[in-house]
Amino acid sequence: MQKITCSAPGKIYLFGEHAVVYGESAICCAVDLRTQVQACLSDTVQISSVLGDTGIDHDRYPYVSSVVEKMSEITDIKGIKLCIKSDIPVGSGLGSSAAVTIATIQALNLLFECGLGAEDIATLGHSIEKKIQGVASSTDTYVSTMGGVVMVPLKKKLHIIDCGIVIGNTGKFSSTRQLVSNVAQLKKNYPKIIDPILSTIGRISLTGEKMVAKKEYESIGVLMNINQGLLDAIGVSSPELADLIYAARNAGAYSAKITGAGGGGCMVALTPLSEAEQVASAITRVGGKAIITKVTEHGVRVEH
Ligand SMILES: Nc1ncnc2c1ncn2[C@@H]1O[C@H](COP(=O)(O)OP(=O)(O)OP(=O)(O)O)[C@@H](O)[C@H]1O
Ligand SMILES: C[C@@](O)(CCO)CC(=O)[O-]
Ligand SMILES: [Mg+2]
Repeated sequence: MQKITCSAPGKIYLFGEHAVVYGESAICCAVDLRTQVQACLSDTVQISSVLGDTGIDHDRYPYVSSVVEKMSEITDIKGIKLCIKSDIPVGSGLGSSAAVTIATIQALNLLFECGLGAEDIATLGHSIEKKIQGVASSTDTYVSTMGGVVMVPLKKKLHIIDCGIVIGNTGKFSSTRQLVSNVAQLKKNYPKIIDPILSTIGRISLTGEKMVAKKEYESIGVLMNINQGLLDAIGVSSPELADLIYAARNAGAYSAKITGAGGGGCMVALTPLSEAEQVASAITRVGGKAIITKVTEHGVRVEH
């Protein structure tokens, strides 16, 4: 085989971002936004995307470059040309780093017949994110590998969410590493205040699991909105996110909250299927870029 193309999905959190970094439970959904990586045998290492054409470049392509170097420890990669295309907004809380990492791992895994299974891919992807971000839970890379709705750290597949899902992008770049570091500092300065907040977020996830199983979207929405209040308390919301969140709620969403690191990036709303367009319009009216999407069962996969 000379060439292969793999893709991996982005994700949204129902509950649990930031708390999951400290071992609390979270529920995360793979969504139908994908990053595609084509890998072709070559004489040199070439990485190409809208970010530009380079070789190994830890400034422009930290995740992809780290994957190539890590996979080179497993198999002999004399040269590889990687072409990346993506419909996942970058630095926006939708797991773009995890998706590009997982898709690149799987493309090289299959092209060089390394024999890595899904768990190996997710674990390797998590190690790459931790190496680059300093601190990272396994959530984003696990969900991007497996697809569907997943409770972490249990790594338990849950029922599919089949109500409307509307993402609102503030268009403000948010660095996961920076936001995670900010929460860590707050936790260090006020452990008796922040620790109970993080464990309450974990309890929200455990409570929400039963509602996901029963498709009780209004109850899920109540818990998501409480989770949002706690994310605000640990300092990861922003005026732009708040504008989109309240516009969505006022337009009939079951819920609206930050998804991912916060500080900018995206919020997510769960809506009745019939209200998705109306909620998307409300988000657009207050300056957000709305994306109507749905949960995907397809984790990392071969495209051709
Ligand atoms: N399509 C892509 N091609 C190359 N690199 C990408 C691509 N998408 C994301 N990245 C890398 O991932 C980085 C963004 O990762 P980061 O974790 O900060 O945000 P995110 O993954 O989009 O959001 P979150 O982690 O909160 O879900 C980019 O700066 C870039 O280095
Ligand atoms: C903020 C965080 O919980 C989610 C980022 O998408 C960080 C992580 O879990 O690695
Ligand atoms: Mg990321």
